[in-house]
Amino acid sequence: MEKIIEALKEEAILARKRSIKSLFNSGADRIDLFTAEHGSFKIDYSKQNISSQGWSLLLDYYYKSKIDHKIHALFSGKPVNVTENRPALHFALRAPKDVRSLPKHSSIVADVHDELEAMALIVRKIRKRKWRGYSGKAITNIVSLGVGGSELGPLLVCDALQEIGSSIGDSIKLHFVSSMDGTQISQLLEVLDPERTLFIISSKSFTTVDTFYNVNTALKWLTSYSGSIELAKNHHFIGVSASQEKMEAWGIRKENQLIFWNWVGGRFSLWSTIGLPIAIKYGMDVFYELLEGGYEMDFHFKNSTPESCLPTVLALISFWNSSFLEISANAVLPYDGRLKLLPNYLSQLEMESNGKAVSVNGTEVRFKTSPIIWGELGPNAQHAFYQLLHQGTQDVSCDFISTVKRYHNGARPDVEADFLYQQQSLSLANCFAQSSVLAFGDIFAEKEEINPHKRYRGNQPSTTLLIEELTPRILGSLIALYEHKTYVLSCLWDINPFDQWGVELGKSISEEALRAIHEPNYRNKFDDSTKWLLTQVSDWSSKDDTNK
Ligand SMILES: O=P(O)(O)OC[C@H]1O[C@H](O)[C@H](O)[C@@H](O)[C@@H]1O
Repeated sequence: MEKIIEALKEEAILARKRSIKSLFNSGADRIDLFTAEHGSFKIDYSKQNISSQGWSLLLDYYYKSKIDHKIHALFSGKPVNVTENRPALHFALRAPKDVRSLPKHSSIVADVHDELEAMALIVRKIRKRKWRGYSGKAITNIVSLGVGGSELGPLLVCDALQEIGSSIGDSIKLHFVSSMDGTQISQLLEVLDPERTLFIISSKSFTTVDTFYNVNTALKWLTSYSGSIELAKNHHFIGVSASQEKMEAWGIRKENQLIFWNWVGGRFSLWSTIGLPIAIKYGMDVFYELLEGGYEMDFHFKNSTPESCLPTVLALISFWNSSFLEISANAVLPYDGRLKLLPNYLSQLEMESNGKAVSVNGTEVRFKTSPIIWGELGPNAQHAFYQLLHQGTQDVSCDFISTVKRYHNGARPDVEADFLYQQQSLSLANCFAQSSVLAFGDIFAEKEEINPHKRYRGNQPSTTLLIEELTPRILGSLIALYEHKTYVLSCLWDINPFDQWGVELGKSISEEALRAIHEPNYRNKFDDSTKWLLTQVSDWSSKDDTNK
């Protein structure tokens, strides 16, 4: 193993000295070597700064690390979440009813489908306008209250599938509220009708303060109109959680409770009942298509050699860029507006999973782990931060993601479709042009540019992921593709991707700080900077009081 790592380090030294352009002149058929495809996905990673020798070394490292054993451990329900001593069975959420692949957890798939049927009952009741508020009126607005993994997945899917047309149309509007500061909920409550508003409390733990501050504000608002907390809770709240006891204790009616399980990580939970907003907006059939797409990608992941396995290919590239070329930023750049929330979703999926410095056995990690995953809708980002990508000093690896088939499915009147298709072609052309200029820099310039301000650095590595078209099924496969990429990366870095201990301390300190905002004596326990900040808050608020 050490030999491979040393050889990879050598390869990285060579890589830093060469241009990506030079790799295309090495005589090897780079396109043949560095493209891969499966189903509706095609990946071009030929503009990555990796030679064929480097790629074989990465594959050697993959085999020597016995990653296939770790993939087997995941799918056979072993406690791969070592620090919480749990399996990670999110893939079971998308397994067809008749699958019996988890001998140790034989009832799980049946439990999953029982809960999907319970969800279908609620979905049907809402979509058929049979869910009534405390005054008997039909619900017209649904507000999903949740944060992190309890929001980002459903939000991405609900936004991405808008073009398939939701059969509830505008009769029922869906909203998402997550931020603890109250901005989203206060703006919504100004326009919503309490008699016709239904809240979904989405929270695996059913304890997250961000969510419950929003819940309390919603409950107060509803109670002030219904005149009864009980009426408000019974008619206007659904609970989705891995904690049935906490839903019970809060007062969610049994038939309004949907559960999932501790073996589902929050950021892997959109396939569970956390996906309720998706099913309400698009119906259970679309939700099942999403699950099928995820299941299809599980099959590909489990049954492909690493060279032809799309999640593994993306993982090996990211491992190379982050751990050997030490490129600490990975920009996700969708060239399809329907995927504009994908960078946000992936930033939680990858950074909360692999933003770790301690390996599974508690020792310090050997390599730089997860890069900073960030991004924006590509065409818009061209007018925002591409300046830095093209002429800045920072190395950034980029993921260009675009769909190909669009607008010509007869869903739109021809004239419109033609214009829109031209826009799609323009977006594709920009996607390809940008990744080329990032890789090859000035070679596209008419003539040798001597003005240094107009030089293009090039040598920015990128991968382009082409998606045939965006259907619920293909979107399911896309998300599962990145979930498995994240898992393979965690195996390459020998870290546990399923815990997130790093998010806890800030939460507990914030409770102290909250008390200190209201109790000056309590501030002494804080550092001088925090003490000063706390004092500024009370100074400004007390000034307001004296001015009243
Ligand atoms: O679903 P919940 O228990 O409310 O948790 C919501 C989110 O908060 C946590 O702090 C973690 O950062 C996320 O992994 C999680 O998805």
